[in-house]
Amino acid sequence: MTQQIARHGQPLVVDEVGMTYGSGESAHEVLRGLSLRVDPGEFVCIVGPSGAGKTTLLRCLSGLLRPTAGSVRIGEQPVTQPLAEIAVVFQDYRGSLMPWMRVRDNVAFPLEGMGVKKAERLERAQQSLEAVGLGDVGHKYPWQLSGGMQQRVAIARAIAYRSPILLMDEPFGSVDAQARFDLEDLALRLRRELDITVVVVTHDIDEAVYLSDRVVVVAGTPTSVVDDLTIDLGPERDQIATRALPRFAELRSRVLSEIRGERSPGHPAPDARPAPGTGPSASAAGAAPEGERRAEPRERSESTAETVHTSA
Ligand SMILES: Nc1ncnc2c1ncn2[C@@H]1O[C@H](COP(=O)(O)OP(=O)(O)OP(=O)(O)O)[C@@H](O)[C@H]1O
Repeated sequence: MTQQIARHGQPLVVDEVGMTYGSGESAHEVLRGLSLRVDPGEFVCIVGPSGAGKTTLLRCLSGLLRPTAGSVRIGEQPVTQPLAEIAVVFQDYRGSLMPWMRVRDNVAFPLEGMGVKKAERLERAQQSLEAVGLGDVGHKYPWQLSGGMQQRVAIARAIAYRSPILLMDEPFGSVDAQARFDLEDLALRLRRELDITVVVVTHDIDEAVYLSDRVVVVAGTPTSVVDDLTIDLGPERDQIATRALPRFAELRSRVLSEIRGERSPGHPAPDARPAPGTGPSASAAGAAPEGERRAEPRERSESTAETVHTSA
C-alpha cells in the first residue's frame, strides 16, 4: 500500500435528522429524530429493513440530500452538499462506471473536477487500483472485468479522492458470495491501511456484524435508531473463524430480533449503547408497531448469511 490518508480527526455527527419526501397529502415521512455519531477511524454498519430509509440516510450523510429536519456535520462543519471529506460508493457499479473509459481513466476522471493535475490524477488512480488489488488492469475497460472487479474499481475511484470518510450503500450486494467475502475483507483492510472512517449501509446482518466496530440498527415508522451495538469481536476478523464464534451468533440474533421488532427499543439489552441524542422520545419514534416493518429473513443463497427484506 503506497497511499496514506491523514485521518480527519472529526466525528461524523447525525443530529435529530428527519426526512420527509413530498408535501401535503403526498408527504412521506421516512426518517424522524435519527441521531448517531461515527468517530474517526470507526467502521460502522447501518442495518434495517428494506424500505426503512437506509439509502435516504446515506444520501443525507453524503450531502447529496438535505434532510428536512436536523443536521449532519463533520465536527462543527455542516454537511449540506457533497464535500471533499466524504467519498461514496453505490451498490450498482454498472451504473457508476463509464464503459467507454478505461479503468484507469474511470478512477482518475472525477479528480479532474477537483483541480488535480493530470500526472497526479494518473498516479493516484494507479495507487488506488493497486490498493484494491487491481494494479494491472488500468488499461482495460470495465466491461472486460468481473462484477467483483468492477466494484473494486468503484472503490478505487472513491479512495482516489483521499477522503477521510468513506460511505458505501449496499456495496457488495451485486456480486457472488465469494467476491462478496473478498470485498468485505478489502473494506476492512482499506480502513486499517488508509486509516479512514467507513460507514456501510446494508440489509445483510451477518455482513454488518462481521465488518463493524458498531452496528446501528434503524427501524420503525418513521425510521429511527433502535440500537447502537458495539461489536466486541476484536480487531481481527476472519470469514470462517469469526462467523463461527458463539458471540457472533449472539450478536446477529440480537440485531435480527430488533429488526423484526421482537426486541422493544424501550427495553434494550444490558450492553446496549444508546446513540447520542436518542432519548426516550427518539426510541419511541423508533418503536416498530406490531406487524409493521416485520422483516422476512432470507438466506443468502450461497451462505448462511441472514438478510432482511420487508416492504415499507
Ligand atoms: N426520491 C424519493 N421520493 C419519494 N420517496 C422516496 C424517494 N426515495 C426514497 N423514497 C421512499 O423512501 C422510503 C425509503 O427508501 P430508501 O431507498 O431510503 O430505503 P432503504 O432502506 O434504502 O431500502 P432498500 O433496503 O430496499 O434499499 C421508501 O418508501 C421509498 O419509496
